[in-house]
Amino acid sequence: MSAPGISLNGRYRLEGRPLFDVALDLPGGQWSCLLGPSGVGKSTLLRLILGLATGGTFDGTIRASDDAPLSDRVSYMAQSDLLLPWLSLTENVVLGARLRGESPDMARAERLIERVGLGAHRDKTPGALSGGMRQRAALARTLMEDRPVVLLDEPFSALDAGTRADMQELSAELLAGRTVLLVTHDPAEASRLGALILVMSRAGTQVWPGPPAAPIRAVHDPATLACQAALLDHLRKAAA
Ligand SMILES: Nc1ncnc2c1ncn2[C@@H]1O[C@H](COP(=O)(O)OP(=O)(O)OP(=O)(O)O)[C@@H](O)[C@H]1O
Repeated sequence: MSAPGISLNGRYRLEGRPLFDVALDLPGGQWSCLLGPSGVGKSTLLRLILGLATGGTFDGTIRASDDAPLSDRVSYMAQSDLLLPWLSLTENVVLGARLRGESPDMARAERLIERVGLGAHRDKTPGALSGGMRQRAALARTLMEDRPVVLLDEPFSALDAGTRADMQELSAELLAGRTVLLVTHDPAEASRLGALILVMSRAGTQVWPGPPAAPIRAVHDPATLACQAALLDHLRKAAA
């Protein structure tokens, strides 16, 4: 599976006023992590790549490095889990295949459900799951799609610290070689996962110097901890 790079260039306007300018090259086959204050336009950027409606207008270009259309090569995990309340966890995980009229690989779905730690809950409906469990179900559904480009909007935000580290490691393993854009508010997460770390502000998007080791980085790696602290300082100053 070849995972293209993605370049974005242009200006996004909301209600006629510029919200952000973007000039970005996301490397193919690697993780890019995007941070920035609430409301700056991170989720909007993901929706632009997906070709979904945003409520504003984008003047510019979004293209894959191989110049082929992106729309059928992307899987997306939104901030809200978007699980269908009347379906079991397993049926939610295989929903994409069902909607396309394909017969899902049930064995793969079961393996993914086990890997996200929900094997004992596979027959439950979303209403019987905690927020963190629902988020892991949505992660399993996204991983099930097996696409070369994966857009993740705060995918680990509802998880306890230990489970979050586990799910970061699982996602890094299963999405190795894909082009991943992860939106996060967590400097530690960006420092562990990002081959490219990006900080978005109204003035533009800045490349943040990441730790020298390749991701995924160990939680105790000194350069990763230093990057996390410097990023947090920067984000706090920017918000002040
Ligand atoms: N469908 C929409 N119609 C109109 N405005 C919208 C729509 N969706 C988002 N917005 C506005 O666009 C701006 C950017 O929103 P967006 O969700 O992209 O920010 P964000 O950086 O992802 O924020 P957060 O970190 O809080 O998730 C905000 O001012 C928001 O109110």
